[in-house]
Amino acid sequence: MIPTQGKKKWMQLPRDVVVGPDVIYDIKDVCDDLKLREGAFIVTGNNTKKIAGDVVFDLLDECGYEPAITVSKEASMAEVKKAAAQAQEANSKYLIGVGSGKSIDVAKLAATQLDLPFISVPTAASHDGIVSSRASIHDKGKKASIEVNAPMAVIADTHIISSAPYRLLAAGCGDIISNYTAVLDWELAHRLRNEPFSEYAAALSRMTAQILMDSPEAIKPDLESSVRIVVKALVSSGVAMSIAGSSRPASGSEHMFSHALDMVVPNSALHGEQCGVGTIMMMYLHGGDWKKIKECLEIIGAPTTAKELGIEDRYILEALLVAHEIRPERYTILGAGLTSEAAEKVARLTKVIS
Ligand SMILES: NC(=O)C1=CN([C@@H]2O[C@H](COP(=O)(O)OP(=O)(O)OC[C@H]3O[C@@H](n4cnc5c(N)ncnc54)[C@H](OP(=O)(O)O)[C@@H]3O)[C@@H](O)[C@H]2O)C=CC1
Ligand SMILES: O=C(CO)COP(=O)(O)O
Ligand SMILES: [Zn+2]
Repeated sequence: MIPTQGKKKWMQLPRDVVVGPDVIYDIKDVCDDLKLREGAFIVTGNNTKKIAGDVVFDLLDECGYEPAITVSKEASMAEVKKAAAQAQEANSKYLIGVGSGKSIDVAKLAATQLDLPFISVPTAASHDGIVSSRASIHDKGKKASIEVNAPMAVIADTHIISSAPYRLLAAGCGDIISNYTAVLDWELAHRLRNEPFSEYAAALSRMTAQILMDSPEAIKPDLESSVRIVVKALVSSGVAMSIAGSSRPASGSEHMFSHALDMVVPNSALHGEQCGVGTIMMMYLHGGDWKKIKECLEIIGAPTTAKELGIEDRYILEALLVAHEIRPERYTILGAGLTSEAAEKVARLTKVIS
């Protein structure tokens, strides 16, 4: 993974966080509140254009805010360049990311490059990038976690999000639960490497995961209350990253494992799903209660095995062996790397592979 960019001197948080059913229709009010009117540039995805991108376009068009729209197919630097060039061409004044992780990340980085405000309109609660001041972008065969400006506003329509495939919501839970091992890794780096540590960011991140772990049965398909719980947790997790000025409170060894999988597997699973499975194994390495993590993910209906991820066992082992190289500057329980015997042991003992 390409090293993250330098830390901001101040903490950036969204000004407006709007969560609830049909809040997509509040887009004009939110834009007005932020003094953003003409010149919206919408970045959306192939599926999410029909679900929400066109709705945002029409709402802003109706009030004369002259929106423009583009469809982004992947979270790559090429797509960021394309979106930024189109926004410039359209003389846009602000960007809106409408959709899943990739559309939001493309819009977030393009807005930062153009020094324009950005609004996040997630259509799924699948990861904490919906609110974070980070963008995960592929460039030259590698993934970079880049520091960007935080969204000025987040509009999470729980009606739209509850209609998304349940798999996406369960993946969001995996991304939240992964905060446990991320914080353990951070504490380890603080103790062994004297790495700067924020008690406040760590406590917020841990508490966010704890809320979910305490009542995993509250997360069910087709339940708007479940979506609310997950969206709020994702917002807290994003805020923890903003406080820390890095993704440290929400991304440790389990995320390195997920990023490694993205590199070694031709068709990897969802980010949050992989992070959830990574958390089971990294918790085992930390000597913690990995069974509780597994049980909680099972109750939620998130994958806990390679088979459920749709990934062959050999790729799990391959990813475990290279995960420590993903971000060498970030010290974690993986240390200088696992031996192949240790990798096989952790994957088998936790029943991730059979
Ligand atoms: N910036 C950050 O801090 C973070 C960034 N990330 C990044 O986010 C990405 C993962 O995002 P994730 O959302 O999990 O996966 P994807 O962006 O790959 O989206 C998954 C799929 O879900 C579809 N989708 C989204 N919403 C709906 C809906 N309401 N109904 C039907 N389909 C829908 C998308 O359609 P469509 O084709 O329209 O997009 C897409 O095909 C990764 O690139 C990851 O690195 C992850 C964590 C944090
Ligand atoms: O996914 C994230 C937090 O959940 C962002 O972390 P990365 O810095 O590893 O991309
Ligand atoms: Zn994540």
